[in-house]
Amino acid sequence: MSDIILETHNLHCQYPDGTVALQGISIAIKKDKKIALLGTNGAGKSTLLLHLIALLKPTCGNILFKGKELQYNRSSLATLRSQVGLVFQDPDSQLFAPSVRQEVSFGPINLGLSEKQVAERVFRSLELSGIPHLADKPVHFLSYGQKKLVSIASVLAMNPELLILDEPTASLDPQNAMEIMNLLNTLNQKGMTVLLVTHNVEEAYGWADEIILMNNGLITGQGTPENILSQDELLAGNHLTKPLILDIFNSLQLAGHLPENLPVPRTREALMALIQNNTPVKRII
Ligand SMILES: Nc1ncnc2c1ncn2[C@@H]1O[C@H](COP(=O)(O)OP(=O)(O)OP(=O)(O)O)[C@@H](O)[C@H]1O
Repeated sequence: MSDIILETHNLHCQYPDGTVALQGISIAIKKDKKIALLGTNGAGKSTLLLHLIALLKPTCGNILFKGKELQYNRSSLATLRSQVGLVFQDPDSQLFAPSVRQEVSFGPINLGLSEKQVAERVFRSLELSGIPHLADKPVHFLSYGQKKLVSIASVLAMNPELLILDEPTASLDPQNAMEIMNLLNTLNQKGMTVLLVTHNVEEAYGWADEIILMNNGLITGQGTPENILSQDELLAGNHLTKPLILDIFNSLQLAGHLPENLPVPRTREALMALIQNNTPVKRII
């Protein structure tokens, strides 16, 4: 069986006002991966996500869900949306119920689950998201970061196989951003495939298994973080800068302080270990 959950073929999107947002997008989202989608403002990232959960229908091109061409009928869409969840960039455009518990219950109730099953899903999603203490709070009293967590919890309650998030850490303080990235790692370790949009190159470099670059409605790069985010020309063409860890590592190699044949570090700790293990010990006497 194929390990591709969702794939797009030559997807085009033209909005009714004439704006061309996608100009032939072909991507494949593989099971169990952590994928970061990076691109300039207006590149078409959110438009692509809306196509992936069929909130928009492509002008031309098609989408395959688990190998089958997506049909835009009720049962096909219900199947897709029970297995692929999207967390919107702005929680206020996603949250509408009066309390957190009601918000997170909404999806499972719509799936027709029993009261007990709904309660279990809500409990589990709130636990995973680290917000069980907010269960009975009115949503409109919550901080922005808390609302982000509620919007993630409400999608998790659907138990999706593929979780898609549009800029989940935008406007969050570093601690809250780190907690969300840790949560996404935990979910991935439990077998969930995660695709996120971010403008944060450092975040994408440290977290993702795969990077997709978009510019002007086109895919401009796709591959491992080490490969894609080390290419100076590609980065400049996409208005991105090299991740700091990679920049320091490359500079140390260029200056001859580190040998050529080392594994490329993805984290600060890995870079520090390479420096400690490969820097000649200075003689004191
Ligand atoms: N409903 C719409 N009607 C007309 N044009 C739209 C609509 N939504 C988006 N666009 C346009 O489509 C293009 C792609 O927008 P999109 O929001 O997908 O980009 P993005 O990569 O997500 O940008 P950002 O990083 O700023 O969120 C932009 O030119 C935008 O103005």
